[in-house]
Amino acid sequence: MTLVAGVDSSTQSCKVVVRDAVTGRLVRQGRAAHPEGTEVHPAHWWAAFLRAVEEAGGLDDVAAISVAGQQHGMVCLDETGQVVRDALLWNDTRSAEAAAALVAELGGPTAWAEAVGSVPVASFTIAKLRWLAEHEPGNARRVAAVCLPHDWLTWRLAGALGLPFDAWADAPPPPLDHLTTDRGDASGTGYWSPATGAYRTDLLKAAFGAVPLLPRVLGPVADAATPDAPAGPGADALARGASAADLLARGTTTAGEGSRHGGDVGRTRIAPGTGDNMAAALGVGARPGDVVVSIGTSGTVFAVSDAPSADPSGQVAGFADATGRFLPLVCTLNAARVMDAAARLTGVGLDRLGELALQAPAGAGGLTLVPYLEGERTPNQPTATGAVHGLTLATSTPAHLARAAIEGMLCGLADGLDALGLSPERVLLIGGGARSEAVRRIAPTVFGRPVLAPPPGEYVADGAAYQAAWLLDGDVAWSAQEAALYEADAVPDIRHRYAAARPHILDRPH
Ligand SMILES: Nc1ncnc2c1ncn2[C@@H]1O[C@H](COP(=O)(O)OP(=O)(O)O)[C@@H](O)[C@H]1O
Ligand SMILES: O=C(CO)[C@@H](O)[C@H](O)COP(=O)(O)O
Repeated sequence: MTLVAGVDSSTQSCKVVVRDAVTGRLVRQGRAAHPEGTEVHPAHWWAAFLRAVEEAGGLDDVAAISVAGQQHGMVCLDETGQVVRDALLWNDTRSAEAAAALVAELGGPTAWAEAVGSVPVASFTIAKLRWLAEHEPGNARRVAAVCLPHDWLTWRLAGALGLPFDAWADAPPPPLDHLTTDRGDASGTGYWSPATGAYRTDLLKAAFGAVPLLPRVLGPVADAATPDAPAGPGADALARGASAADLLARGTTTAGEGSRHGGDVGRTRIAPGTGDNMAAALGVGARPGDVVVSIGTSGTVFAVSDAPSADPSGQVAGFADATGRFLPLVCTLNAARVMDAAARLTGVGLDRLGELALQAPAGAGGLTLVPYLEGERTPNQPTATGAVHGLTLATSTPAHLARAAIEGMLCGLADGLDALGLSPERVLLIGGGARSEAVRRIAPTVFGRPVLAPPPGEYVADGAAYQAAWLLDGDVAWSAQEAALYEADAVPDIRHRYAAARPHILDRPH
């Protein structure tokens, strides 16, 4: 049996799955927590990755691996490959003013949407680099290379793979020019254009005052450890004229024992990896006509598209995907952790929170929670706080609060669905928050349409594992998991009251 591994280095934890390259069957898995906070030293990701790999039984028998990671995080390296400062994560909002300044300097949001498909907000790497240049000029001067979380982990992995596992923790960093990335993650920087497939170093220079070394952007089936070498069957199929997206859509399985291409037996190959949302699209088998709603630390709503997008309103980020297509995406800062907060407020665990929510009536008797607990990205209100409206004696119960928290969080995502402007054939619900039965049952009342919930799983890590299998064989296809259908009557009043409550929030105290 040929095995592949997929990694999800996301905000709260690192997850590793090991799957059968041919059938996709889950063989082993592991997980390790990341530290709290919106700035994290990348060494913590490496340590969590090593713990998760150990829990997953190691990589000795794995033929290929791929790393997906939280998007946008700014990882700055000096000329020796050492990290210059803690990485600023996608949900760190200190760069909000820098983002607004960049938008104004280029002539407004339309110019950005046309240049790179997205209008930068605090999350985007380019805004973080501007913040660094302005607030930490000493650190900025030391920056020799800039990359993203998945780029950094892939690079460290490529440097460690030849060593015994117990030497990985201290494996020296490879040369900077070995850094690689992919279209999907590059599209979240604000200095790479999904439409042209090229870096916009002019925008980076204008934002940061310099152009550090940037990772090489690999195609969907390259080997990140040897990007110049022929990439094997996946790439061969591409060379025969199939687009990467065609290969995935075709879905024929011809991989098998011995299908690893000649000369590579014994060496673990490294697929390009991608951003976590791009990997989730692969892992859940999203196809045109689908909208995926992911309830993780972030809330994301995205679709696979054949054409690049450019939304000057800034709500929809015009990302690239991991196959050669595009991934228009709306992201909120407040998703699963709204339920974590509601569980703390009501003094119960997450399972009990869900039970409470289902005891309250749809609409929570008019109790409406605006969930901007970390500020918000869509809408762009980085200094906002959350609010609860509609308190009466009758709605002052844990059950009403539990329901209002879930409904408020889902209203933010419903606004994202509207912003995408699609009439989806299927809405797929994934992410840690979708493990909640209450979320799955309440979602159709808020979205006004049925939702499909694939079995709880690690779809980001699965998508990365799929990429790894694809590197070994261009025609790999894993059968999609049966999804459960959740239907309920729409309750439009939930969104009406939410829309009325949304503007009535306070800013964070200084
Ligand atoms: N049964 C559940 N009900 C509600 N929330 C859950 C449940 N299980 C996990 N979560 C939440 O999911 C979140 C983690 O989701 P995940 O998709 O792994 O996040 P990320 O990938 O951003 O690290 C946590 O905030 C956790 O509390
Ligand atoms: O910033 C975005 C998308 O643009 C986030 O979706 C991050 O990619 C973090 O993802 P999770 O850790 O919540 O999965």
